[in-house]
Amino acid sequence: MIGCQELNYSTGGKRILDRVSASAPSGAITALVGPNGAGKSTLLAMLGRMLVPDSGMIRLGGENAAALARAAFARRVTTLRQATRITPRLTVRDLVGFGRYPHNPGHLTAADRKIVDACLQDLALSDLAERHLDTLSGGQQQRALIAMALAQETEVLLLDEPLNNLDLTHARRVMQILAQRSRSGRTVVTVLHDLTIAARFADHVIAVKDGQVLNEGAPATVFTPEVLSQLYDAQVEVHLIDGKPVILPI
Ligand SMILES: Nc1ncnc2c1ncn2[C@@H]1O[C@H](COP(=O)(O)OP(=O)(O)OP(=O)(O)O)[C@@H](O)[C@H]1O
Repeated sequence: MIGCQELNYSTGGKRILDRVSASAPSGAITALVGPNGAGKSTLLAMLGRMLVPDSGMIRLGGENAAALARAAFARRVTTLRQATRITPRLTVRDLVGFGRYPHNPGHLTAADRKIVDACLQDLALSDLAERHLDTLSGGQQQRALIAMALAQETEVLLLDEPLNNLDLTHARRVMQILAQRSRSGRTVVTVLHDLTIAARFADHVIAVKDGQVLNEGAPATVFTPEVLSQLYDAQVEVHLIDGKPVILPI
């Protein structure tokens, strides 16, 4: 579980997060949704200790995350930020291998190599493993970054728009892998703009607007026309297919 209490954060003279309290349970995928500029990336970065709040607390399990040593925190929480810069001359295998760094700095054990191979395979990257990152397409690069994040095998995964640049098949594959990870007890928190994908795969939703949590709960309670209209200031229709909400702008 990862969560926060009364987070406040301002920068550039603007309040970005305003008394944000929310919780992402273990064994579940939590979707962070909301309009552009709402504060989702800021909140995710704060949960991953990439940004320090002005006030408030991050909780990891029962612990105050700020009290954990940085290396210990890195072995428990992975953050994949949006538009992560990659070093072009690395191979895909090297990049994914860096995911093992928090566990075995400087060298990969045989067990690490096995994990790297499994993550390459999961993301359909085995055939591209020896290619340099600058020779890959945008979607292939994104898959390599996701494989690196998965290779960290932490109890918490924080992902900012992981489906960026991914086609339907790979987007579905990534969500299936995240679902597998959550079923094994891990906590997955992911920013998603595709609400139908969020409704299909998320167990829990945190809806953020103007730096505040507008609504939080199961997809069926957050993905209603009333909540979504208020969240996006737009009219939406919600249809249930196989019991899952499908969201249509109107
Ligand atoms: N360094 C900064 N200086 C000033 N304003 C910032 C800074 N970083 C973020 N912001 C502002 O904070 C607000 C929240 O940004 P954030 O990236 O968290 O939004 P988001 O919900 O992730 O948006 P998107 O869906 O567009 O990625 C935005 O208005 C953004 O312009």
